[in-house]
Amino acid sequence: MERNFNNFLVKIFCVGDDGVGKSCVMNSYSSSGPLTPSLFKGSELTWTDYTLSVTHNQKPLKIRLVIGDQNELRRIKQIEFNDIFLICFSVDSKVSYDNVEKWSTEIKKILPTPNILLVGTKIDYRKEGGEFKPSIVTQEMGIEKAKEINAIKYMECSSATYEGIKEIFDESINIYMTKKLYAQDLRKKSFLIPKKNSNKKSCKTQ
Ligand SMILES: Nc1nc2c(ncn2[C@@H]2O[C@H](COP(=O)(O)OP(=O)(O)OP(=O)(O)O)[C@@H](O)[C@H]2O)c(=O)[nH]1
Repeated sequence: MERNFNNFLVKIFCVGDDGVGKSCVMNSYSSSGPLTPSLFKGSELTWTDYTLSVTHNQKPLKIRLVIGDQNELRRIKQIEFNDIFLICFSVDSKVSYDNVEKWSTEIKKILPTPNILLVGTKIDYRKEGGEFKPSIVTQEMGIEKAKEINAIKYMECSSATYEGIKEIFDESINIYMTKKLYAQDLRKKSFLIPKKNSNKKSCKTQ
């Protein structure tokens, strides 16, 4: 039977330290390209909760993008097991990298086994002058941190160049879909299994 994907709402929560580029990541994705100079400077980054329609593998879907802190997460009442959490740090900020664990702990207070993608932002900084900055967080460090916090994956991006942005959201949608469809199939199967209790009851009454 054809599934109705129009009813699917992929919720993606984006958290991380101030200034790591959360709004830019979300805006870059929702505008399908590198940010224009005005958006990039942050002057028009106004929304924190936004729903958009996308096509994924030829299926229409709705995505709700939420940017915020732990208060924002608590405000959203219906957090579900298949929602996606992007924990962002900036690759030019060791402090934001060190704070990833704090964000992971906050999320786990709300949902014990969340779907986390760890996202290293602003990777265009790495290529500045063709040289690595000494304080920069490397890809290996990102992978290591993702393992430490039990994230599904470590991914990197730049809102300045759009590099890696679409991939992060494609991956988020894939994780959501896999979990949602699996849960739906399990529910269907459970209807097909005869209940043991009902058998016992009929024996007693005979
Ligand atoms: N070079 C570079 N700078 C970026 C990138 N993304 C964001 N920035 C810069 O970082 C600043 C902060 O980005 P925001 O998206 O506002 O960061 P935020 O995490 O939403 O910040 P808060 O709203 O304070 O939580 C922006 O004004 C941009 O100038 C990027 O990919 N590359």
